Amino acid sequence: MPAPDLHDDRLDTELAEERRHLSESRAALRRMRGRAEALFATGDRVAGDSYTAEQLGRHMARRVKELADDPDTPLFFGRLDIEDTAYHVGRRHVTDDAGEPMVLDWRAPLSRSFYRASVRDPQGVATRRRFGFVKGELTSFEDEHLDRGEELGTSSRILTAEIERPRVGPMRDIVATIQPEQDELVRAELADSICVQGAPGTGKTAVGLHRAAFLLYLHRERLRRSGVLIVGPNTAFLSYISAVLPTLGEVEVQQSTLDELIARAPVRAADPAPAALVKHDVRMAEVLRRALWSRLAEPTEPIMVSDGSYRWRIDTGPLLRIVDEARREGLPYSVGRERVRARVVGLLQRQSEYRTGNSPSESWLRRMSKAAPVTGFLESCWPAVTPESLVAGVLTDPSIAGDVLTAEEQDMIRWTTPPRTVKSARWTAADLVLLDEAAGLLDRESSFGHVVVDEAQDLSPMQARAIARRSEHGSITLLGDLAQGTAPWATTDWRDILEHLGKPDASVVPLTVGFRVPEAVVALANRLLPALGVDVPEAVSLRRDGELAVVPVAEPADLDARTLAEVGAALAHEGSVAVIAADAAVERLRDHLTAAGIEHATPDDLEATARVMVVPATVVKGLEYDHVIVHEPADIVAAEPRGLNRLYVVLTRAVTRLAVVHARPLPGPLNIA
Ligand SMILES: Nc1ncnc2c1ncn2[C@@H]1O[C@H](COP(=O)(O)OP(=O)(O)OP(=O)(O)O)[C@@H](O)[C@H]1O
Repeated sequence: MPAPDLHDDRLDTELAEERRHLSESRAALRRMRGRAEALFATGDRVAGDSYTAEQLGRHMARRVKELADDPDTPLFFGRLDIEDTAYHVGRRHVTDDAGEPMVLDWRAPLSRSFYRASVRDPQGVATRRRFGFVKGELTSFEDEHLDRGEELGTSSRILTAEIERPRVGPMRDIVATIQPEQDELVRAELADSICVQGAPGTGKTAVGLHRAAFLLYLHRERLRRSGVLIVGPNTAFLSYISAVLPTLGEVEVQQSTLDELIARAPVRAADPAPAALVKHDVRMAEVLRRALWSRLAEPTEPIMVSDGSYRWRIDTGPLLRIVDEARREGLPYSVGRERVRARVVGLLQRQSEYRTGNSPSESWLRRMSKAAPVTGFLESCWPAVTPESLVAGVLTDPSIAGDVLTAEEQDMIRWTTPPRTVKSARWTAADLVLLDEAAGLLDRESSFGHVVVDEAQDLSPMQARAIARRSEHGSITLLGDLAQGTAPWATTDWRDILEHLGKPDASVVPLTVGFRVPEAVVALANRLLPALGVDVPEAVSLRRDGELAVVPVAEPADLDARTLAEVGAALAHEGSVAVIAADAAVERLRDHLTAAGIEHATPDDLEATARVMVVPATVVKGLEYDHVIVHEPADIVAAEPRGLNRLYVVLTRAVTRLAVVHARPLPGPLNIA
C-alpha cells in the first residue's frame, strides 16, 4: 500500500477547514437575514408615523433582499493572511452573532489588497488564497506566498478557469478575479469622471458595473438620494447585464437605454438619415436656444390691475427692467418666467403696503399673481413654452436657425406637412433628443450622483448633452471603443464626447487585455482595424485556446444550410450558440431553425432556456456567446454605412469558437494575410 501523501493530507485538512468556514458563514448570513426579516415584520409597529413606517419598511425590505444568499454563488472567493490573521473576502460582509467579521465585503478598504498586493508591494499580505468553486461548492484553492516572492498574475489556474468557463445566461460579476488595472478604475474616487477606451472583451462593462457597486458601498447615503444610472445601448444588452448588480447586493440602480431615458413622447415616425444627422448635430442646441429666447418681447403697455378695492399700475419702464434683469440671470426659461411674475407681484405688494400701511395677505398675493393683466403681460413678454411647442416651432419653420444651419440643412429637418396641433405631432427618435434639449432649456434637470455610460462611442453630441444634464452635479464613467462605433455620428475622438458631456478634464484610460475573445479570433478581427479610421491600441488576448474556422460556401443557395450545420456542430459542445447575421436575414434563419426542430430564443429573453439564438448584427454589441457563427459578413458590411465597424463588433463576440460562413467574397480587409 503506498504511504499516504502528507502534503495532500495537509491540503485536505485545509480544504475541510475552509469548507467549514463557508458553511458557518452561510449559517451566519441566514441569521443576519432572519434578524432583518424580524425587524421588517415589526418595523411598522415601532415607527412613529406612516411616513417613517414606509421609509423604514423600504429600507428593511432592501436590506432583506441584499442579504439573500444564492446557493450557486460562493459567499467568499479569497483569503488574505495578514499578520497571522486570515480575512476571507467575499461579496458582502458577514458577521457572527458577536459582530465579528467572518467575510469581508470585497469593497472594504482591507479587501483592496486582495486585488492589488504584489511581490513588489505586498501591502502586509503574507499569503493570498483564491478559491475554486463548482456550483457554490468549494472544491480547491490556490496560494500565492507573496512573502516568499511567489506571484501567479494572469497564470492563475483559477483565473484561467473563470475566463474560460462556458457562458450561459446573463452576465456574471467578476469580483473574484478583478485585475489590478481594472481595480484601479473600479476604486476611483466618486468625484473622478473617467473614460475607458478598451478593445472588445477587455472588461469595460464589468468595470463600469463594479465601479457602480463600489461607489454605492462607499457613499451609500449620498448616492441613494441622488441615484446611480447605467445607460446601455439596447434592451437586449440591459437584460444581459441586469443580474450583475443585484448579485453584488445592489438592487436600486436605474438601468436604461438612452431612448428610454428621454422618452417623453412615443416615437411614431422615422427620419431620413440626413435629417437625423442634422438633428443630432450639436448646432441644434444653439438653434433651439435661439428659437426659445427669441420669444421674449419688450413690454409695450403698463399693467393695470384691480384687487376690488384699489387699482394698481406698473409702467413699461419698470416692466422692461424686470424682464431684462431676469434675462441676464441666465436661468432656465420657465424659472425665469416665474421670477418675472414674482417680481411684478412684488411691485404690486410694495404699492399696496405703501397705500394701506399693511402687508397684503398670502391669498392676495396669489390672486395678483394669477390676475388677467399680470398673466397677459407674461404671455406677451415671456410667453409660456413647452418642449413640444418649441421643437414643433423649429421643425415647422427652421429659418429661425438663421446662419447656424445652411438652407439645405433647414430643408432637411422642415416638416413637409406640419401637424394640425402640437399634440398630434408624430415625433421621430431624433425629435425626442431635441425635446429633451428643449426641456433642459426650460427647466433644471435633476442630476444623478453617478452615471455609467456603456458603448459611449455611439453617443451623438446631442445625446451626450442629454446625459450631461443628468450628471451635471455628479461624475461619470464612460466606457467604449472607438473601433466599435457604428452610429452615423459615432465619435472618433473621446475629447469631443467628453466636451459635450461637460467633463472635458476626465482622464482617458486604456484597457488592452482581453478576457473574452481567443487570440486567433482577435487576430482576424484586428485585420479590420486599419480600415476603421480610428487610433486605438490593439487588443491582446489572455486566451490561447479557442478555434477559428472560415467556411467558404460555393453555392449561395447552400449558405443557410451550411450555417445550420455549423449550429449543429456547435451544439455538440457546452455553452451558448449564436448565429449573427445581417438584420434582413434574421427571420429567415429563425424559420430554418424552427423547421429543423432546433429550439432557439431571442437575445432579450432572460427566461429562455434555449442555447441557440439568432441575433441581428445591429443588437449584438456588448453581448458574448461561446460559439458564434457569422452568416455572410459581406451582407453585414453592406447593410449600413459603418458596416466594417459593425463587422468588427460581430467578430469579437465569440468566447470559444468562431465560424465565419460566407458565399460572397470576404470583405477586403479580412483577406490580408
Ligand atoms: N477580471 C476578469 N476576470 C474574469 N472575467 C473577466 C474579467 N474581466 C472581464 N471578464 C469577462 O470578459 C468578458 C468581457 O467583458 P466585458 O463584456 O465587460 O468586456 P467589454 O470590454 O465591455 O467588451 P465589449 O467591448 O465587447 O463590449 C465578460 O465575460 C467578463 O465577465
